[in-house]
Amino acid sequence: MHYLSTRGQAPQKRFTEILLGGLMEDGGLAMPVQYPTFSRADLDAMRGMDYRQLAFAILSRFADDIPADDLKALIDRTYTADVYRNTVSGSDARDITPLYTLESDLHLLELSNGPTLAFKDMAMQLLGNLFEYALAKTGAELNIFGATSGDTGSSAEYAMRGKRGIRVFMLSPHQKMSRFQTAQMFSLQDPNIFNIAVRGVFDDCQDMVKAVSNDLDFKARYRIGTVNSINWARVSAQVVYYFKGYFAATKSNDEQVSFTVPSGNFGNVCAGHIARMMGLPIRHLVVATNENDVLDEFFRTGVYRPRATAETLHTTSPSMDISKASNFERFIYDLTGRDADRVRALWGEVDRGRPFDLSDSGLFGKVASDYGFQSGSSNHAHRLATMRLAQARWGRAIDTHTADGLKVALERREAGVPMVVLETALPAKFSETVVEALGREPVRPAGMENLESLPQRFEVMDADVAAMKAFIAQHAD
Ligand SMILES: Cc1ncc(COP(=O)(O)O)c(C=O)c1O
Ligand SMILES: N[C@@H](CCOP(=O)(O)O)C(=O)O
Repeated sequence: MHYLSTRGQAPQKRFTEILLGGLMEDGGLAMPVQYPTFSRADLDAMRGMDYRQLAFAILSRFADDIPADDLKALIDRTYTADVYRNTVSGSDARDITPLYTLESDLHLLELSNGPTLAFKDMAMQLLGNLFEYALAKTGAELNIFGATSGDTGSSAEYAMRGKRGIRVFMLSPHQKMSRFQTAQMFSLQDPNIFNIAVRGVFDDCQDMVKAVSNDLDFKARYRIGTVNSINWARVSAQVVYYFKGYFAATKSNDEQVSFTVPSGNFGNVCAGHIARMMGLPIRHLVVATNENDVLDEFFRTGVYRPRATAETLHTTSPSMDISKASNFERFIYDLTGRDADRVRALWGEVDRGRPFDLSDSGLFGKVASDYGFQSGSSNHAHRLATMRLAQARWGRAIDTHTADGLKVALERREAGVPMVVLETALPAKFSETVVEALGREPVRPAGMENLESLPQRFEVMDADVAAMKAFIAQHAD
């Protein structure tokens, strides 16, 4: 499989190159030249596969420059009950992503039982093993430069800590993550981990990651890679659990399923879009936002209007406090019929802080009719009410992001169509709001009881690209 850029001005690459390189040379995102597809007969064969078998069936189509036996070994080592063991619902960890049924045709797909209690671990644990494998082949080193609103950072740091030849420089919005998220990252003392709290919001952090990656000399000199969903390998590994969730929620491949996805950077739901393009019978992909409703606004109106730092709200689902959704570019690339010139022009506007409007273009109608997208948004009051509802009606404590998803799913579900809500984090990460909603502390997996009292190591910096480069240069060699 070869990969091209959404902006059409970078040479094609293979999977291992984009794994280590992240952003394409023209500032665009990597996309497969075409999506591999699964026929009905393929789906019939896949039904009944376990997570590892499904992951291999799917990822071997994308990572075909890795010898099949090696890829299989990496997958088998990653997706084990020992890695994804933090289930607090009593589900069977051997399922890796257990489906938890709330009531008939309403399910949670548990994605947060990995080491850092968020869905990021589903792809990040594999990414850590893939990086190690690819770097061992050449003896090269990699400096990961990433941005987090709370979960990607800790997931990446736990996946990369102690890995030879890898350093992690992780930007996060200063004082805007939950206490647990902050402690989970900043308490790591490993010498290859650098946490930088940026005076700004997540989008400022992500903009700096892109700016540094777009300096091709610097990128090559310091071997900069990324773990954000900018990286195709991240997104493609997330495709797997849509297949797993689909098979778990249905009895036959004649059925359709809808997924509701708590969304911010559009990486998770982009993986759902890819699964649908590969032939998975998905009826609707429902994008659920919090008060930072840029994506909901687009799916309702056709206007994509990224917000500035001052307009981005600090909410109680802080990991979704995102106003510039990186992966949205991948979807618009498909929506425009893979018109890279048009994408380049549209993101030219976005990069200048300006909106674009597809409402009159003839394309907007296709968003729902051809691609199955729907949306909705949630706020703090909805979040609390939904967390209380989930506890009272189904005996299930959920986190604030999953609550945003469930709130929208309840509005969008259709009779006879299973609705699967992606559970993107465990409540333990957001105990302040869980206590507000339920009046009690959430359950914490063993070993995480005293996280917040551990000593913390981090730098505080301004959102200044030159200063970031200097910091990396100082610590990268
Ligand atoms: C807990 C949680 N839920 C939802 C999201 C939104 O996912 P995405 O950015 O892939 O849209 C994130 C961050 O990515 C998250 O950490
Ligand atoms: N919500 C994320 C933000 C980064 O998203 P990513 O999927 O592009 O890594 C976080 O928790 O850090």
